[in-house]
Amino acid sequence: MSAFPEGFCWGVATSAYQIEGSPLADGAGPSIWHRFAHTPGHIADGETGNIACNHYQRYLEDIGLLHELGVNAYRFSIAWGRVLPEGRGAINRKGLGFYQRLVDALLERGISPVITLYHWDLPMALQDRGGWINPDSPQWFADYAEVLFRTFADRVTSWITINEPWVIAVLGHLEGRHAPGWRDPSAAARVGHHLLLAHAAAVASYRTLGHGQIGIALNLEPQHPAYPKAADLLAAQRRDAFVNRWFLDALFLASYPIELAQIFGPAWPKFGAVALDQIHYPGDFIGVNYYTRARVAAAPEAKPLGAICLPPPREKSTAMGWEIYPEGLGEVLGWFKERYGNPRVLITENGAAFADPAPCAGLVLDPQRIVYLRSHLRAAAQALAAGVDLGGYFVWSLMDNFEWAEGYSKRFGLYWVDRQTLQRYPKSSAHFYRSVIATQGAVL
Ligand SMILES: N#[N+]C[C@@H]1[C@@H](O)[C@H](O)[C@@H](O)[C@@H]2O[C@H]12
Repeated sequence: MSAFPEGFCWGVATSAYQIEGSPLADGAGPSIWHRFAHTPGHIADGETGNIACNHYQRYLEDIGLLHELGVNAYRFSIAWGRVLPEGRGAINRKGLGFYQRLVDALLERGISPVITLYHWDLPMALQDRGGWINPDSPQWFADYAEVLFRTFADRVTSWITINEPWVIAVLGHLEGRHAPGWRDPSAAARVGHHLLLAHAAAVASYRTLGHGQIGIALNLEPQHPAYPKAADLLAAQRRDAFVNRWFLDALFLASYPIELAQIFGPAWPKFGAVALDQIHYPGDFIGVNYYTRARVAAAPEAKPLGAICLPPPREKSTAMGWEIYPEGLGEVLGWFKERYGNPRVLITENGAAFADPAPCAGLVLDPQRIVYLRSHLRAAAQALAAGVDLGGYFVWSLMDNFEWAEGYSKRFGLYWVDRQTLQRYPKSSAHFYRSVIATQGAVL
């Protein structure tokens, strides 16, 4: 029996800087990740996105892989700096032309493009104007989005404004582990707010220019007390406000959790009613990027949250050190039905990195990833049966790619990429996912 309805959206996801390579080709302007990756010490294996998977040249081959999988949708991002090298102003027609060819080739194969407008690669020219802390940044983003809405109005009907605003604000501006590498609580709080304003401005623009669906993609992660102790429960609740409700409550409830003012202290701006009303813009769907859960223990010395996350047992961990916890996907999906009015939800990323072996006879055996995907797909099917308005599922990722600060050391793909030749090899999980799509989940 099929676990998913006819018309369910089956896809895979990628992002520009992680797969394209050629970051400066054809007049493209450099991004903050180009600068960050070229700064020694930022990337685990010292690598950059200069080559990545060379998707910029090999995109037709990669569309062939999508066709082989049988997906009906493909989520990818557009590099802002290819389209607007200075981030604003003059359009780079060659850069835009790459994406027009990509979209047309997808449509020819019957694959619906799902375009992410921003997946972390801000043009350096805008960072040199302060980047996302600049109060003009929402308008910069809306103007960039308008160029794409007008270019693709007749062909693309699914858009994601911003990928994981929490990661941009926290890893990029509080912890400094991602570009632009800042460690400034006040900046992180303002960046989070400007990203929400940017999302709202793009949604408003799309309402006048487009006739499809637009949403945002959030990284969501259940926060569970490590032990049945009041202190751990309180620590988990604080971390839930910080990781999950910061953006969920802003988008759906027009309010920030009160814990954020306690966590950020004087660095947390005094947002007024108007500012909060301006971010109350969930869009037409919510994208959920789900990977794992956190087991939280109280740690008063661990400022500012007073909490730490305990590592999972090795036998339940992925290569990223994240716990394999499919129940958490069902929990996250349930939040939307229980708390936020049951909006349309897309699982815009779900997947895992494992220490995949090299190809043998053209195939990579990755049984762990099959177990991971099967268990999470089952959780998604159960949520759907329980009444969650789930419209689609995207595996992260199509192929092994540049895993940000981890470089190429972590492999998330359904296709294995030889780092010397860039040859793509199917993993057994690709064949598994193909069978799931072909049977609408009956094989699960
Ligand atoms: N780490 N990890 C894998 C994956 C990353 O490669 C994506 O770019 C992000 O959207 C999200 O963090 C998830």
